[in-house]
Amino acid sequence: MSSAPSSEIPVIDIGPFGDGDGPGAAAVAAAFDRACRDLGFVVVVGHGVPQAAIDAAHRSSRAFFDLELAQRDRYAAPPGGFVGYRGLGAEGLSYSLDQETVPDFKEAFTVGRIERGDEPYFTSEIGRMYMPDLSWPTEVPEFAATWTELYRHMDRVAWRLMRVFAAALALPLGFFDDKVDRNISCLRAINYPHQSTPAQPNQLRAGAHTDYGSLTLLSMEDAPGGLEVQRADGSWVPVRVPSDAFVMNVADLMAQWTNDQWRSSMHRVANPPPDANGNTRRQSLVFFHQPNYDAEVIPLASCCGPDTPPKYARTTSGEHLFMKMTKAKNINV
Ligand SMILES: O=C(O)CCC(=O)C(=O)O
Ligand SMILES: [Fe+2]
Repeated sequence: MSSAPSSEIPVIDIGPFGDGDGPGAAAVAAAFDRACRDLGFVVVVGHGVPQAAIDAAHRSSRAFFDLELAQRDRYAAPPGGFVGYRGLGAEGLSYSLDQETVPDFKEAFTVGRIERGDEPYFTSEIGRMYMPDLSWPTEVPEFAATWTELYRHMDRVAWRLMRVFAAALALPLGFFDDKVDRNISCLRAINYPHQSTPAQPNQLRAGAHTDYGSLTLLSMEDAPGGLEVQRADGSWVPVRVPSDAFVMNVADLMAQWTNDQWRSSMHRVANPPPDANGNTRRQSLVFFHQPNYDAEVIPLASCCGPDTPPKYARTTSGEHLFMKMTKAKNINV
């Protein structure tokens, strides 16, 4: 299996963007604008996250999934909750689009925002719903530290990317700053177990879906049976990236902000081919960047016009997330 990125998914070095004032900022913004109007997927390099931090979080995630089921279950997400451990069969992402199918062949561990303040935004009932208490798996001693470090790095990269987005959309550079400065992003490790027998009919590692927030950053292991993104004609493109790059994709709220000028593309995780050799286990680390729960999302005036009236009613980041989560997690809960 090649780890060469698909030529349809551009590789963009975000280093030259700097804080928006780098010498290459305009070119980076223009490249993102093109990619976000097309498939909405980018291979991000030059992100500045040390490889050691990425590798360490992958290692502690793998160690967690290697624990006995009874130990993993100690961290089980509460009914209706989204943080903690969700075992095989607990989730079907296609449900988020009202498509009923067999559950995804995966298990996952998720944390919400790690740093919290003592203002009501964090301590109120609604704040605690979006940022439930953290419960780190103590059986893997380095888990909390490695995840906390990766979360901070991902948050910083996403902050810069939101500035790239602002530049790409000809908005003031800080347009999104006050909408994401207390974001409720999740970091999630997903383990797609080795498949020794073919999956059930219609069962995928992850069913087709779009992501819910502003953008998603993904670090993946290269293994058979991976991520695929849907082209406008309905066909699927495999997404392969080297382990030091992140896949970035536009998620629903950016599509809503841009009145669908940018695409929140359907994607899925395919099963390994039946003739795949050896162990087909695959792990990904996914940072779902989700704006502040009270951030309003209304199609931007600059993306609407007489021929392109607003397609979306006003929503908030929290309302959209809650609606999608409720649908995707309604299996076994
Ligand atoms: O594991 C992957 O490569 C993608 C997972 C994904 O798209 C998701 O969980 O939203
Ligand atoms: Fe996704």
